[in-house]
Amino acid sequence: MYEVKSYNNIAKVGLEQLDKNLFTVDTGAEASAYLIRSENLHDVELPSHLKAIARAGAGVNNIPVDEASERGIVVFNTPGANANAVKEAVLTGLLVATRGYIPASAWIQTQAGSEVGKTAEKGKKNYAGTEISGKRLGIIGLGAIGVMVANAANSLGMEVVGFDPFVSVDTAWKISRAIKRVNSLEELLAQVDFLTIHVPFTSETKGYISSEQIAQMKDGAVILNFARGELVDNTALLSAIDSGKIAKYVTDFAMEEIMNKEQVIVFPHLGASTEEAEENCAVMAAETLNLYFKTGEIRNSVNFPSISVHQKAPYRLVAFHRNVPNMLGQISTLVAKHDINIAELVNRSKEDYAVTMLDLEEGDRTVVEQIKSELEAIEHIIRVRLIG
Ligand SMILES: NC(=O)C1=CN([C@@H]2O[C@H](COP(=O)(O)OP(=O)(O)OC[C@H]3O[C@@H](n4cnc5c(N)ncnc54)[C@H](O)[C@@H]3O)[C@@H](O)[C@H]2O)C=CC1
Ligand SMILES: O=C(O)CCC(=O)C(=O)O
Repeated sequence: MYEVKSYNNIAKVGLEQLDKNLFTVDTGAEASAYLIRSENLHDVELPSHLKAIARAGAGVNNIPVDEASERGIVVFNTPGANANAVKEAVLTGLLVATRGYIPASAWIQTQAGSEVGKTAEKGKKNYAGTEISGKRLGIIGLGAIGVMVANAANSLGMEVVGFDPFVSVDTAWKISRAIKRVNSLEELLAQVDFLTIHVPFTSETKGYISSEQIAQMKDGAVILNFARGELVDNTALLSAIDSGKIAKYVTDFAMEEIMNKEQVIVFPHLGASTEEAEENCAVMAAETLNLYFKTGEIRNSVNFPSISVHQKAPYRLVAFHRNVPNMLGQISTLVAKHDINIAELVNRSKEDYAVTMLDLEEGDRTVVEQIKSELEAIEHIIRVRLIG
């Protein structure tokens, strides 16, 4: 049995989805897998037993992915499973940026009493807003969330312009033809009334929106950030707000320096906090763990390649290794030395890492265990799992 340790209120339906013949959950035993949401794993020691981290969500910036790769720990996420929830959160952001509902609601609650109806009618002029219909929205990052925001905003009457130099074929198919795509950030920034960012937070995207980008925007533009706080340079943002260059900033990420500013609307990372998204993410994450621990197959991993092969022999070895020349040659030569036939051999790579899966026509487990330990001794092999 493998122990799964869960963090951050994983939806019950997801925990129940974990295969009871494979897993125990939160018993306190040494964990083979973590099932997490936003838990920060950067400052904790990952146990030697750990084979997988499943992120019930999209962003993996809370996980030391490079360390995990070097230790053969597969990191999974749940692409698209919470995208609709975030899309709806962004629409909320657009609407609260343009209409006075948040301050108006706070104000009217202070006016309780028999005259409140009259007071409301008299005071509402202070909370009049503008409409989003007919305005132009720029979207950076046309992935699962960006595409949904694009199509929804377009259907609400907005003109939508998108920028994503790495857009996937899969998501490109989902973009409405009404969405204009541009090839440079500069082109997008110069023409939009609202800007929303939907890219992962990495060392390359830190401070993506900084003074240089803000300077290219229209005066009085609104920025929305439901991706990660660190994507926007807060010092540049605050000075643009003080000068009136940026009219409003709506963000899902509370950070000390942006709090208590009239032009900044902060939500406590609520984008994916819907019953539906929490359940979708938890179930998808549990299913990837079931598949991986039962068969060695990999789906939705951010650090190792997808690999899916029906098992063709009693024992399967899954070797995680660096993506360098001659690994396949060394692996198959080693198996051949034991005079064992390979029923299936599949090799897949993703950037610096690769996985080789071997189904062995050998019924004696001790022989397979011997091959496993010999494989582990080959340079550049990081981890080998035996399934069967
Ligand atoms: N507020 C919340 O609760 C949530 C926030 N998020 C955040 O939103 C981010 C995006 O989520 P998804 O759309 O599901 O991910 P995704 O992986 O489907 O889409 C990301 C898109 O960004 C694009 N991209 C990457 N680097 C870029 C760059 N330098 N310039 C322009 N585009 C670039 C990629 O090509 C991809 O199309 C996540 O990484 C996460 O940080 C995700 C879910 C919930
Ligand atoms: O689990 C959550 O509430 C946060 C989701 C999120 O930020 C993500 O999926 O990247």
